[in-house]
Amino acid sequence: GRATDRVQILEKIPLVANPQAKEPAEIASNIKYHAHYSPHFSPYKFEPEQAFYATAESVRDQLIKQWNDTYSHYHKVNPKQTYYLSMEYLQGRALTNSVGNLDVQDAYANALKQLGYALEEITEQEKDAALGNGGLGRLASCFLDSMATLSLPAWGYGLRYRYGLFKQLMTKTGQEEIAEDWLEKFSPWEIPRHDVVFPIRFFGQVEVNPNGSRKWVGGEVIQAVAYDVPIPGYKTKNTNSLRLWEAKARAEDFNLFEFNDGKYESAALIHSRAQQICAVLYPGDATEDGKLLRLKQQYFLCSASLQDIITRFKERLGGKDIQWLEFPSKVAVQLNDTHPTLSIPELMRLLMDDEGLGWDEAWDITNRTIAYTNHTVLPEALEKWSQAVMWKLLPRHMEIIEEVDKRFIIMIQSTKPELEGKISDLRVLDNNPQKPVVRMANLCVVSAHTVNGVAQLHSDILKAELFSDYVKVWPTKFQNKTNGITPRRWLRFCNPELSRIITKWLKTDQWVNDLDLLVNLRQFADSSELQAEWESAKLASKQRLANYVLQVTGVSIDPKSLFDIQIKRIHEYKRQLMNILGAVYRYKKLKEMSPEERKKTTPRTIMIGGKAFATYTNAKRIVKLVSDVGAVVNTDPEVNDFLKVVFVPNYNVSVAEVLIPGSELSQHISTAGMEASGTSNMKFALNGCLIIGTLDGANVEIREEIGQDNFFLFGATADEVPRLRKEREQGLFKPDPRFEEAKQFIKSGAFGNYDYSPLLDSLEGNSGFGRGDYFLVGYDFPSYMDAQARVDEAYKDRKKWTKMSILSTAGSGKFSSDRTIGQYAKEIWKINECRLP
Ligand SMILES: NC(=O)[C@H]1O[C@H](CO)[C@@H](O)[C@H](O)[C@H]1O
Repeated sequence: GRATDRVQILEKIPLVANPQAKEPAEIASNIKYHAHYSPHFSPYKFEPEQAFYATAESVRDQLIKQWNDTYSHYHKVNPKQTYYLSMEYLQGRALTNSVGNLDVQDAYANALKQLGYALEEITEQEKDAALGNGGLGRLASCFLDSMATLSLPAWGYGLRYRYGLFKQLMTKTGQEEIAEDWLEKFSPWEIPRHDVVFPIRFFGQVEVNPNGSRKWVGGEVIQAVAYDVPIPGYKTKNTNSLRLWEAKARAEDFNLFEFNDGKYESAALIHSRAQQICAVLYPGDATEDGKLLRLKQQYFLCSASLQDIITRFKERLGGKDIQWLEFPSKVAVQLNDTHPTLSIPELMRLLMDDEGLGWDEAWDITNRTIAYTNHTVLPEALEKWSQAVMWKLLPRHMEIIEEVDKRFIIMIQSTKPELEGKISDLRVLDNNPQKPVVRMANLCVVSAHTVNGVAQLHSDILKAELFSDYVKVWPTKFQNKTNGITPRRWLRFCNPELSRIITKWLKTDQWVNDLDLLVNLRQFADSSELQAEWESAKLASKQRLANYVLQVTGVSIDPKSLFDIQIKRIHEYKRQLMNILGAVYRYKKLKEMSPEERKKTTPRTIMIGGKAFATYTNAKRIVKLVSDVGAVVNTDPEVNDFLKVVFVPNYNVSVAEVLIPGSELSQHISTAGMEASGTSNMKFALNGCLIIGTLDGANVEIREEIGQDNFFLFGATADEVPRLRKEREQGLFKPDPRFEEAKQFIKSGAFGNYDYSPLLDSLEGNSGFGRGDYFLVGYDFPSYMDAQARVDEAYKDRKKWTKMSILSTAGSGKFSSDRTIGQYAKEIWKINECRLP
């Protein structure tokens, strides 16, 4: 049937290998070439999956040339280069992004048409590369896209996890986690570099050589092998690399004797231990995970990456004598949060123990090379590793960390005696007898030349609170770098309809890599012609979203209703609970209305999506509550024309690319001072979706840029929160009756017999663990509901709403990750573009 037709279609296509094909016919041939000569499936099979792999391989051909040219260009020019170390990269799918950045999208669409396929049908075959948890991981991926697009000599280093973030399955009992094997078949984008292999040691002991130098010996040694993923830039030939490390045991470590003795497990023990290292991404978002394997993963990333950086630094010297003091003028290392902090003692170890430098030289080089980005002020997310575990796994590094701590204390006592009393908080080691730990954030602040926050409010809070005493020691060390998102994936490629309109009215598509140009849309915000086009694009995206929701949940939603969306990791500080309590109150009021009254309301579809950390009970209860409320509301004939509540399962990058273009209102309602930045807020604003939110993270700057009239603001501000918590403890808090009514309605069993009192009790009482409404849901609920009422009113005036939507996009220029990376390059890394001729 169709399958044979496809093969017959394929038969007619000439079989010609042409890696640099640009014309559709040539491309079709090249795809056929890969279907034949890069076989991964049975012969004469060309189903969507086979077509995807063949297409991806033909695109990879196009990338490889630019990739190799870029590699040799950087080698030849030998510019200062940046190395971004991150435990997470949330890349999503690569095919659409690659053909888009190579500017061959239309050619590939035509070529596939000749092969009997639509490009969309093929791109959907690709699995998300979900090697990250949320904002921090996706930011790293947006940064890679901007570093390439700005033709900056920059590399990403990460781990090649076998299992990325779990798949979220929604069942009667709520969220279930399913392992997601993204490499089950293979990734067409990665290339193993069997000549880039480094030994990584664990455990063992430190030996002192006769000349007093120290050497780390013994323990177990695992090999780190590089797998490179191409990172194409937009409208540039530069194609950078994301180098992911895989772990494998040395062949000679396989114990043949034991094997022949039948002791198979122990014979292969070292191999299974090696496999464990990169097996799974730790699924905790904004929480630390103190497991030994996590620490092994972190060290594996740091050691492999630094050994590789030093090896290539030497290579680029072309045999000339090594001037180590020049290392920082050729190498900039950025730590994405504290997860790669071990880079600091590892660089010290490599410079002293392997290269023979003294402490002061090594320290000077390390300090001038490494910079650190902080992504959260949440206490439970600040990593502290047990000193005992560190001594066992990394004895040489613990020695170096002790020395850093000692020298820091001496420096404070000699240069900042007024801070003597603060040393126990500022020092790197916390030697409390219960559980002595290493404070990773302190080690980063003490060792790095620059520390930055990820939004202005967050950076101000770092300087005024978390790191305030360090500011007294190093007043110029602290910077702000407000986050950004790549406009390629998050507008140009995921919302082609809106992109076409923007290009038409701006008379250029330069905005795709010069996003500040969007401001020129402002002059047309009142134009009914633009508004009509804008609304039709939004409606088309809403229809696509509605089709997707029907497909994955079975719930049909009405594109004529207001599409209200909150998608992000489930966490109490992000207050999805306030959103669902608001929905419950809205439902209850609709039930109490007469049919006439209901008709006057603004129909709304509330969609919530996000994964909860498997052991985070309250987060899983929130997920269940949303789906239980939806199950009742959506099947209630009295109200389901006016309200629908949907939990969108398995939220990831590809789902976001469908949801964001079709959204009209998005919620970023965290307790002020707790969301460092947020980045989905930027993606929504860029796609003309209005925001209801608190003055938290990047919301503050988005509101400044798009205009406060186009932002539905509510809630306590960050500086009010400590006082409000205190007043709560003193029992001064008076709950809003709507808040009480919503809670009671849930407790009444209106949404099934699951016992939600443990979750709702977290909102009760004046204080105590898991109680006392620490995230101020009760305090902010009334202003939140008032803001939602303003939304309902505003949505009735479509002309006004569409104008606000256009002004939201027009004011989003600042939030391009090109602006962010441009600032990192200039103000932290001191690197320049190195564009291919
Ligand atoms: N864990 C995160 O996602 C963190 O990093 C992101 C990227 O800087 C921030 O936007 C987010 O507010 C923060 O919680």
